[in-house]
Amino acid sequence: MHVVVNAAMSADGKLSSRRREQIAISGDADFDRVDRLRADSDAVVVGVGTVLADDPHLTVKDENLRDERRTNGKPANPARVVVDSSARTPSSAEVLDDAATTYVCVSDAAPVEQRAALAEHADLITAGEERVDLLRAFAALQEQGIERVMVEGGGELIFSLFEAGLVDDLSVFVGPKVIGGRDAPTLADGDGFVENFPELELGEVERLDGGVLLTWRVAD
Ligand SMILES: NC(=O)C1=CN([C@@H]2O[C@H](COP(=O)(O)OP(=O)(O)OC[C@H]3O[C@@H](n4cnc5c(N)ncnc54)[C@H](OP(=O)(O)O)[C@@H]3O)[C@@H](O)[C@H]2O)C=CC1
Ligand SMILES: Nc1nc(O)c(N)c(N[C@@H]2O[C@H](COP(=O)(O)O)[C@@H](O)[C@H]2O)n1
Repeated sequence: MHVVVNAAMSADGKLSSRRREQIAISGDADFDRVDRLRADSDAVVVGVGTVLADDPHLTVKDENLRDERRTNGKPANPARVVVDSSARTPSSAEVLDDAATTYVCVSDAAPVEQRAALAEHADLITAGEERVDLLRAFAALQEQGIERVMVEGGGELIFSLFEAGLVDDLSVFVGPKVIGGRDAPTLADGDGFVENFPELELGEVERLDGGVLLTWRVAD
């Protein structure tokens, strides 16, 4: 399995404001690049915090890219995956519509009624006691044939994926905005590292949309 984390952050490192509302940090060129990355993936993964904040659809927007996938014998859209220990994803969430297969990864602690409601719209993967065990959840996704994974956030999930050693590549668009706020989400939140910091090797550096696209490889 190959896991790429993609995110857009402001010049001061924020994914969103302290209100946790979706903010367009990317411009058209970066959104097009993200669409291509989605189209090249078997699954797009987010944490439930992003579902609750943004209600994303996580589909491929460009019809030509969807056609290309179909021509290659794939479904029009990659699978969508929500990491959601307590099964808090609302039944009305956009990611639960029929545009793509959706997996919701829950823990043993998720209430039975909420699991049952979600199971009407998504395939459930149970991994972990209180919190989703990401290593087990990703292994279960791989058993479903998912090899190329794109993670779109947010900061809590991204930190945990680095902590679990699951990230291979990181692409970050740094946009021409300052958002600020000590409580605004950043690229990697969680508890943060105090030692054994994941080390990155810089790949491409590209000017885009008045900002810069940085691609990194996680060092072995
Ligand atoms: N600019 C950008 O590129 C992007 C910005 N965003 C922004 O980020 C914000 C949302 O990010 P954030 O609040 O960090 O939410 P996340 O999307 O990272 O979801 C975090 C939640 O995932 C659940 N979870 C389950 N298992 C794990 C695990 N093992 N490790 C970590 N989390 C786990 C937790 O909830 P539980 O315990 O209930 O399961 C946790 O609270 C929004 O403001 C959104 O707009 C989001 C994506 C991209
Ligand atoms: N690449 C990127 N740039 C930004 O500026 C963003 N705000 C985001 N947000 C992510 O995109 C998701 C929305 O997806 P849909 O358009 O609904 O398919 C959102 O939930 C974030 O993960 N990304």
